[in-house]
Amino acid sequence: MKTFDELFAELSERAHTKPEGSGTVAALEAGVHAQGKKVLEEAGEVWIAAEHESDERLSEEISQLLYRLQVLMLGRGLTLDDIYKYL
Ligand SMILES: N=c1c2ncn([C@@H]3O[C@H](COP(=O)(O)OP(=O)(O)OP(=O)(O)O)[C@@H](O)[C@H]3O)c2ncn1[C@@H]1O[C@H](COP(=O)(O)O)[C@@H](O)[C@H]1O
Repeated sequence: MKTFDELFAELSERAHTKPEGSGTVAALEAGVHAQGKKVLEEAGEVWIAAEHESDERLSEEISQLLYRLQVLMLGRGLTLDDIYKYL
């Protein structure tokens, strides 16, 4: 189990060290257009799960959306503070 901040730190480290086999590295190399499409895809899955699926499936889809948002943040070079200042 990890927090939003801990996941962001982990993904930032992946972006920096580029370990072989990392899905995050591949997603970052795919570019912002592909990263944005993944955000939209996961958001749709969250919506569908919210209306038709279990709490567990919804929670899983939400976690994937958070992950995809973080990949997009890294793709654009944003930090957590860039987002948190608006919360
Ligand atoms: N939290 C995540 C995470 N959430 C989602 N995903 C990826 O996103 C995929 C799910 O979304 P996709 O829609 O692209 O794939 P899918 O096959 O359609 O899957 P479903 O939506 O149907 O479940 C997963 O199979 C993962 O590849 C994640 N990949 C990695 N992480 C975490 O990121 C960290 C770094 O991971 P690596 O870069 O792979 O080392 C680790 O702590 C991981 O746990």
